[in-house]
Amino acid sequence: MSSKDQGNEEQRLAPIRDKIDALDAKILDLLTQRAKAAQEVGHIKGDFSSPVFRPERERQVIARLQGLSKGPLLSDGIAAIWREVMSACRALEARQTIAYLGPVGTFSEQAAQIYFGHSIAGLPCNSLDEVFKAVEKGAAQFGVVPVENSSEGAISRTLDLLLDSPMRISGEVVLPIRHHLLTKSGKLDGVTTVCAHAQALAQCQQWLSVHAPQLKRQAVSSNAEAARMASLDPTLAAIAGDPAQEAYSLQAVAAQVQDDPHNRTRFVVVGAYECQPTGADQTSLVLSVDNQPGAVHRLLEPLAKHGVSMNRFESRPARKGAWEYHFFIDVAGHAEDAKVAKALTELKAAAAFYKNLGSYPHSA
Ligand SMILES: O=C(O)C(=O)C[C@]1(C(=O)O)C=C[C@@H](O)C=C1
Repeated sequence: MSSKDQGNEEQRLAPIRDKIDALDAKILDLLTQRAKAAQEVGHIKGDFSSPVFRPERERQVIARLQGLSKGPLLSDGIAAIWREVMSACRALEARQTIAYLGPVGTFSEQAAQIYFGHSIAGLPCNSLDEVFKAVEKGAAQFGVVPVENSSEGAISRTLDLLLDSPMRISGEVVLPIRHHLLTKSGKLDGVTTVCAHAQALAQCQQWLSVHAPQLKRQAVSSNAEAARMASLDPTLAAIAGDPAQEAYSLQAVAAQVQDDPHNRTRFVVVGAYECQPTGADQTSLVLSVDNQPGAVHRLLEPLAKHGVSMNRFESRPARKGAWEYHFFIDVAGHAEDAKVAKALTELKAAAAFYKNLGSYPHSA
């Protein structure tokens, strides 16, 4: 740009930037008032020893503002802004500690930040088991764990832990999973091995076979751990996403190397909290039936009878030695919604084993 153009641009931008500065000062003043109101809410909750984080209320706040908005802000933008506003206000009431599968830079950490905003204390754990333990013993208020991937299916360890844990599901986050092939230099010279979590290696196997067949594949505990290793060893490449690339200052040899461009992982939020109905909920159940012909069909009849739709059906061996299965089922609606309540009462009566993992706002 010529210096004359630069001068003209400056001249036209200056008054609008003054306007933005004045608006920002007003927004800050309003946000300060909002933060003080949240502190008052926090004191009342303190008097009743009740939980600080109320996902139903946060959802309601965002939905109302999305409805009020006449544009040009997009609904996603409104949600992202107010999620952070409420995260910051919530932290003034009491900063929530959130356990997730570490180290820093994992998709689990990203899911936690998308769900709770950035004003949280993150507690990276070495395994999914440790995430559950941290929440059960009160070291964290909530944990965020992956439950299924659109390419690779269920995360079986999470299902087993959900089955055994007293913790409840109080939310879900669906994250697009974009994997990159990363090295320290951004090149493959001298690189012999590509490291990643086994799931990520599986999600990129076709790409690797075509574009980097010479690389040995090594499964490690997480993609972020792979990124950490690649940041220290020039013979290693990692498959990992944006958060790990940033956390370990790696360069992309190739971006978006997952075989399925729509690859997504669903995470659930676990804790002691029981969500109230919002009108757009989902309920997660674990069931089993006696091994008899037609038993599964009979088990699910109450759902059809009461018009409750099933969003997911997953079976997992019951690990008792016999050919028995646990069925992980997500149904639309909250357990307190009238028709869901009726269907669940009948389901429970028909099942050999029944556990309600929780009702929570459904993420479309
Ligand atoms: O309404 C509440 O219960 C609040 O604590 C306020 C607030 C908010 O900032 O709007 C903050 C935290 C809760 O998770 C929900 C909402």
